Amino acid sequence: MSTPHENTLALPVGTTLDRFIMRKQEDFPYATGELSQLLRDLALAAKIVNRDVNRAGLSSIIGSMGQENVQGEQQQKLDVEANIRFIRALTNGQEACAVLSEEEDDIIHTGNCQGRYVVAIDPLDGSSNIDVNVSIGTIFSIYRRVSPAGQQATREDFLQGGRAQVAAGYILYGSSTMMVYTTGAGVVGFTYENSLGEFFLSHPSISIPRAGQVFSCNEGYWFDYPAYVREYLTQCKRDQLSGRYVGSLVADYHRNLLKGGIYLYPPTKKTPEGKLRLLYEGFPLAFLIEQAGGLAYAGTTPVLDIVPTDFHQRSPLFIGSADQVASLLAYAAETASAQRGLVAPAAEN
Ligand SMILES: O=P(O)(O)OC[C@H]1O[C@](O)(COP(=O)(O)O)[C@@H](O)[C@@H]1O
Ligand SMILES: [Mg+2]
Ligand SMILES: [Mg+2]
Repeated sequence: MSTPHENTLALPVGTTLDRFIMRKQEDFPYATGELSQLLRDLALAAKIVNRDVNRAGLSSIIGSMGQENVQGEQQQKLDVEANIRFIRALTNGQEACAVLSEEEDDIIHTGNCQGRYVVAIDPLDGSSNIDVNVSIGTIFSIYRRVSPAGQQATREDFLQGGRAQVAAGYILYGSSTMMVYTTGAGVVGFTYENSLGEFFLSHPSISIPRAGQVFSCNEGYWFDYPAYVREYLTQCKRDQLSGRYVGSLVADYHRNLLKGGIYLYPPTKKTPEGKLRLLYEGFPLAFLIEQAGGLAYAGTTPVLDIVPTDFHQRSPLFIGSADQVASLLAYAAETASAQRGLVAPAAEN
């Protein structure tokens, strides 16, 4: 008998996202269909945002709002627009009882108190790239609520930790638009066909190569990086790996996922906890990478093992091909043991 994962893998390239989701649900006889519908709601909002992104250069949607979001970052008009589109789609659906967005301080209650899921979302990732027509994205993460149905969602619904995610994914508005997601049984990718208005299965089973030829980080912060990160990157350069950094997390991540590579956002003086946010950047991408056979670490802790205490909590992120992340961790361990070696004799005196 085939496993559910095998059944869905058997669906041919070109299957529509809707049909794929429906078939996947049939593999689980007791599934209620709510998670499937939630994924469809997200895909619908993605189509609308894709349209907005595509015509951004011709419309008044481009440019800054002239205000900061809750993180103290300059909000772009498209950040606000995408935020509205996704929250509206999740509110119109019946499945999500609450949404946590990068653009909002607190939880948004959708009014669907019977909804069994909560969604954390970065509606527009890489928004500094909008004005210059460079790839941007959306990142989402889904949890089954722990608060009782019929009531409003609570903080605890969102602060369950990375391992509690039931689904996660992203949309890349790139040279073509793609939706990539996992429900914990591998990673699948769909490519959008503009004229038909449909996502079609294009990547039935994504796995990341064990090692790649790329490192991705903002080298402008080189002098702020921990010594072990600089040592690791120096070795990457000695080995003549390619440096690739778009500056949109989704785009950098997607390239490395398909081709192999490591993405690093270490702590810096400017952002001592790291810059990226756990709930709607680190966790979903870490869930996907583990499902694709790679690794994701926040310093020396697996990202998914973290249980956050704040909605917008930040964390360092080292993510990508398993061998490359393991090699970085070896540099970290070496530094730690060298430091212990220095400290121990002094303590004994
Ligand atoms: O400019 P930096 O410090 O390299 O930061 C780039 C990173 O920050 C982010 O832009 C943060 O995402 P938002 O655009 O959603 O705020 C990532 O997409 C990107 O990888
Ligand atoms: Mg982001
Ligand atoms: Mg964003």
